[in-house]
Amino acid sequence: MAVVLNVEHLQKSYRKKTILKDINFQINDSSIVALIGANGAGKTTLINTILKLTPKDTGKVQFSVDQWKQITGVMMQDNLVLNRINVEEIINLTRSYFQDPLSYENLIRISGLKEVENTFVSQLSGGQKRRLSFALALAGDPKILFLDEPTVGMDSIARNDFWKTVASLKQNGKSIFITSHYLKELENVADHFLILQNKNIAFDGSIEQLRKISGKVLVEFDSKLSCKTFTSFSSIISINQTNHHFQIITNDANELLSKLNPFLKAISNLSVNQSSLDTLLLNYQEKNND
Ligand SMILES: Nc1ncnc2c1ncn2[C@@H]1O[C@H](COP(=O)(O)OP(=O)(O)OP(=O)(O)O)[C@@H](O)[C@H]1O
Repeated sequence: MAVVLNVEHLQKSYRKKTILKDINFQINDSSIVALIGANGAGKTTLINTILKLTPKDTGKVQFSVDQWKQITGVMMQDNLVLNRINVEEIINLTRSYFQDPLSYENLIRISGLKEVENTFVSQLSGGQKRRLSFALALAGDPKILFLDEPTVGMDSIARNDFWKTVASLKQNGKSIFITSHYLKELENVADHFLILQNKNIAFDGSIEQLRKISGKVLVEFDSKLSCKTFTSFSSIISINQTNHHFQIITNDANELLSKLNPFLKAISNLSVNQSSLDTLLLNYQEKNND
């Protein structure tokens, strides 16, 4: 795997107020990295600083090539406000900036905006503007794509198409750096998570690693075995028995399931309910709050 972006000791403040203290992380090719954190944590500021839309105080931001603008695509939270330019014109104008752009036909297909290609950008609906912003971000066939709250305002069909496109971009070796408060959507697509908290990257890893740190798993089953059979197992947080129904909360589902394995013949209706990314983030934030 090759590193496409390296960020070291990045610091950013707005008028003496420190927003980002000491940010360090890397992005590899063929990966989807999700930046998550509370409102105001500094996610947009981090993207803006990486892309030099706002100056950093100190630190290093290094892309894999010097001509970094040619390999980056950007979809920020704010949509374009342009009055006298239509969809086709803005797509082609953006394409003209790049050495090796995607074709217009490809971009209009990805955005699903063929029917409104002659409409002024200012007359598009909110969701159509988001789709157009996505097409513009892809215009240069970027190696690394920055997406800040991309699906806000999109309907469910557009969202579905959007995530499918993102997943296929990754398959083609692209890297996607994404922020979103729709954690359920991120949970399905991202393979790496960065939690921005207390002005730093407080967590950098996979969802499995996050589960180990702050996850609780509910394992339920029916059994006529005695409760004592299970109470000695390690990694159990609590155990609740109602008649022959057991509810066990653990922080290590694999460990618990391997302990249950010898008893499987005496167990039925086994289910394992992992914490959602929402819950994992909340647990993590509570534990690590300053
Ligand atoms: N141009 C600016 N001048 C001064 N302060 C700013 C500016 N932009 C952002 N801030 C402040 O920086 C902090 C981080 O804001 P930022 O928009 O980066 O957070 P965020 O994590 O993207 O939030 P959200 O999830 O709500 O989009 C906030 O306290 C915000 O008020």
